[in-house]
Amino acid sequence: MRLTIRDTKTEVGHYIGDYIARRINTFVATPGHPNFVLGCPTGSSPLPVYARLVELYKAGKVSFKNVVTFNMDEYVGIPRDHPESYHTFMFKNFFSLIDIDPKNTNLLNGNAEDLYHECEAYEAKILEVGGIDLFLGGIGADGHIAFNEPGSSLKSRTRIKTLAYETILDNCRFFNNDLAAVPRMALTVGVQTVMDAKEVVLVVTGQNKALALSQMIEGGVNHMVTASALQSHPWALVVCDEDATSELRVKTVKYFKSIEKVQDEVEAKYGEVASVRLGLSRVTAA
Ligand SMILES: N[C@@H]1[C@@H](O)[C@H](O)[C@@H](COP(=O)(O)O)O[C@@H]1O
Repeated sequence: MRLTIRDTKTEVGHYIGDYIARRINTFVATPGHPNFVLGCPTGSSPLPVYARLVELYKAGKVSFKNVVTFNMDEYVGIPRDHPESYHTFMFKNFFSLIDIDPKNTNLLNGNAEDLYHECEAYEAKILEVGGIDLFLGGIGADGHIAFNEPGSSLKSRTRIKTLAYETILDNCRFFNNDLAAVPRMALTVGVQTVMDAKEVVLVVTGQNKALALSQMIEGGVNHMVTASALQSHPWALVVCDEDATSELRVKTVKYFKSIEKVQDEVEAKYGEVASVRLGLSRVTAA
């Protein structure tokens, strides 16, 4: 796992937005995998990433015509056009602002008649398009990834999940601080669904994520902090802001900053391809 630290949320958004655009632009299509497949999160943390991608699209630096998306999760039981549904979030903040074909956007339907079938069909569809190339994710204050609350199996797949009380409290801010209005259940991809992606990029910003970040990076792989599963992913990158580092050991921060410095030197000397071969996954800005 790599950790990249930037000063502000905006800089984190720029870094990841450039990174994703670069991946889309260098994607090589094959018959069984014709489109770049992007996993998408919701929440406030990815907003600067989406804003950067929209900016790059408007500047003609990236197109989403050959991109297929799969969202991480969706609430159960609120209408699709509810202002706080993840469907509304994605169209408002991203899909309606870029050139993606709406048919290429996949979101779980939290109002499906058969929720079990909905989850199974979602997994099947991911396989059908050749798997997820890059899963962008956020993290909950309790260390969850998607809606994989503490105690979720690290081998879990897309399924129905009851939300933890901490998450309901956290998400209350989006529902006029009305606790009763926050859905209690969601459909979510599993930890293993995220782990199956070729590459995972996690956006972690704000002091309220500091404890979760230190647990996922400095603690062991643990089902109580489901994002820690990424420690065993072959290609995972966490990008955080300075605020989110406040619970990390100084030594940890210095270590990851030093790796980035060495990588800059390697890239300057041998170019990006050599740096990737050496296992340094970062790519330069789009
Ligand atoms: N299901 C989502 C997660 O995918 C997201 O990572 C988390 C953090 O949201 P925020 O970025 O707003 O803190 O919120 C929800 O729980």
